[in-house]
Amino acid sequence: ENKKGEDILENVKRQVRTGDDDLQQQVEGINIKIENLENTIAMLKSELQLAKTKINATAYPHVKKRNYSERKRILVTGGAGFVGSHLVDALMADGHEVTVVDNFFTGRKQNVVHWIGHPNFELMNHDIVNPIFIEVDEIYHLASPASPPNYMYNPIKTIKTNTLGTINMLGLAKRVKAKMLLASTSEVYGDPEQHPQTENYWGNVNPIGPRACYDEAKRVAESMCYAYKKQEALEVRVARIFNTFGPRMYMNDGRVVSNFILQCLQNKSVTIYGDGQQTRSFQYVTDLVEGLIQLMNSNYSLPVNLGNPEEHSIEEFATIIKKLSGSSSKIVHVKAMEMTQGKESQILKELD
Ligand SMILES: O=c1ccn([C@@H]2O[C@H](COP(=O)(O)OP(=O)(O)O[C@H]3OC[C@@H](O)[C@H](O)[C@H]3O)[C@@H](O)[C@H]2O)c(=O)[nH]1
Repeated sequence: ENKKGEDILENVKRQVRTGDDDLQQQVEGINIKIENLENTIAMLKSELQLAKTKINATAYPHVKKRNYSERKRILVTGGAGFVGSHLVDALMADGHEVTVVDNFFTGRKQNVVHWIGHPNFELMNHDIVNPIFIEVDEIYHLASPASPPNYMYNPIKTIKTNTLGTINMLGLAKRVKAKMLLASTSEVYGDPEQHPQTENYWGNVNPIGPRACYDEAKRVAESMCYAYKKQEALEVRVARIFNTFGPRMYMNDGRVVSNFILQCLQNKSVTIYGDGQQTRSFQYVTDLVEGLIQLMNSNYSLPVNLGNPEEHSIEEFATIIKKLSGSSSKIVHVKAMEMTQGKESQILKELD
């Protein structure tokens, strides 16, 4: 009986041991599966992260779809600048291929950063004082410092950019048979004796005044455009741009709009240069861009003024900004060396 009992016990023990082993194997199998699943989850998580990064990196502003034959290849010199970058936005949105050439003297990469990597966009760090060889259908030639303190900072460089730079762009336009638009300036009228200035007014510029590096260089740039038009049958457009303001204008730009707004916001003195009776008109940057594109697409090749027809005296403008910003700033009249040209210098001398 005892022997039988021991055999049964032994048998049961064997079965339990086998059961344990099976169970052990099953548990191990499950553990391996869990580990595999965990690896798969980790892999999926990192793939998801990568996809999210890619989506964010390619979240470009909307671009119109155009087929190859409708898409123009457009060069914008100074395309990383204040006006240039808004022009780039409009041309890109319209579905064209845009190449920006900028030496980043006053331009900023930040102004066009939202296009970097887009297949229709290219950014080149290049100074147009040196020639460039690319293939384009249109050239918007905007490269030049435009704010008086900036263009007077290095007058020789300003002259080179607007003369050598313009010749290089005209040479490029001639080689590839591109249409070229020159961003000229209201400053070609100098200290005007005619108000408002029509395009057939020849201006009143002091060739050796402090603004001459800009005024005269832009005047010769215009002359070059028409020489190339006459001699080489080049299609040219000349926009005489008046004082412009808007987003991406630098706080320290030095022009009157940003100066007055900043001074009012900081409750600092609003600095009117001279007696403040000099007048200006101010246009919003996207209006200007619309004008530039329309001019390029038109068949009109003589110079065109682009600005706001409504003029204000600088004094009046200071009062408007002060009121709108609710500032407690004082409005003061100061003498600014860099503004001393023509009638303004006359006024400043009188104030002395
Ligand atoms: O703080 C300031 C700044 C400027 N001003 C005055 O405000 C007037 C406008 O001066 P801005 O510096 O804004 O520039 P301007 O209008 O003379 O030229 C500008 O407009 C035309 C563009 O093509 C030129 O590139 C740009 O320089 C000037 O009479 C100037 O003397 C002030 O009274 N206080």
